[in-house]
Amino acid sequence: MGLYQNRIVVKVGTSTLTNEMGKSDLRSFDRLACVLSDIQNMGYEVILVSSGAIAVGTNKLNMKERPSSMRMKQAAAAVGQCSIMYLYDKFFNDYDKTIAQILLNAEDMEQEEKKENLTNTFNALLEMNIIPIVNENDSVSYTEIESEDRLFGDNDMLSAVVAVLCRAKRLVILSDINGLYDADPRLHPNAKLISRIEQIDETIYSLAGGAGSRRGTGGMKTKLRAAQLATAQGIDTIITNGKAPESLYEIIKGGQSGTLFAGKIS
Ligand SMILES: Nc1ncnc2c1ncn2[C@@H]1O[C@H](COP(=O)(O)OP(=O)(O)O)[C@@H](O)[C@H]1O
Ligand SMILES: N[C@@H](CCC(=O)OP(=O)(O)O)C(=O)O
Repeated sequence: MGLYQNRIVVKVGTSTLTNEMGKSDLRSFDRLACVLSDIQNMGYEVILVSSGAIAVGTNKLNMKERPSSMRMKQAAAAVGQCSIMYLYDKFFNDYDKTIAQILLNAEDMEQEEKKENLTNTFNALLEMNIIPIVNENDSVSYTEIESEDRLFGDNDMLSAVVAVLCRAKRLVILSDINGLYDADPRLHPNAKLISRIEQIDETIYSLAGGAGSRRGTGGMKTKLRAAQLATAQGIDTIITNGKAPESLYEIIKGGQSGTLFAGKIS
């Protein structure tokens, strides 16, 4: 079965949605909602995978830093998830859009029946021009928050799983950096942006370091794993900067922005 040519999954990371103080970056929420709404008006089907629950919850609970215990992280996620959905609802509403929340666990992907139900839900929402907003169900699951041996890994991986499930043409990962460089630019200021990658092999993995901020979690490694999963199913995957979501206008037309990992034609 082929891909839906007009279907796009966009993943946005914590570092784009929060500022240095750990508070919600309202302008980022607003610009993202505006561009995604506009793209939907142009006839595209849009699914958003959004991180940020733990960071926003941590801030709302006046905790000085991201909690270390599992139960407090899960509590922070429960609080923060409400806050981020409130913000999305508010901003998308300004652009006359309806959103829906889908919270997932790795187990939801393991049974065929559950997968089918989930696909039906996504398709039903998209048919009604609703924008599904997905996050891992952090309060009942610990795979993403803690475990090393995990299916989703983090929301980068979750976004690839969703793109595959929904047979999207493109997956766009919005990060706090312009794309994949030949070294971590925070440690190597002369690092160069790589615009296109055909094959994700060990050499490419060796370029990728960990998270760049206290708020981000996966760094480039998890983004490469996500790109590997999606491109293997023919899905073009793009890593680009979430501070300029307007680049999505170019991306949907097949234009260049950030790093493109070319989907493999099977
Ligand atoms: N080769 C690389 N190219 C670009 N960024 C890299 C590289 N290696 C490590 N990084 C780091 O990955 C970070 C992005 O991942 P992360 O902090 O998890 O953000 P997000 O919240 O967007 O997922 C960048 O800010 C950067 O410091
Ligand atoms: N589910 C977590 C997201 C964890 C995560 O993957 O974060 P990020 O590296 O910023 O995409 C949350 O909402 O806080």
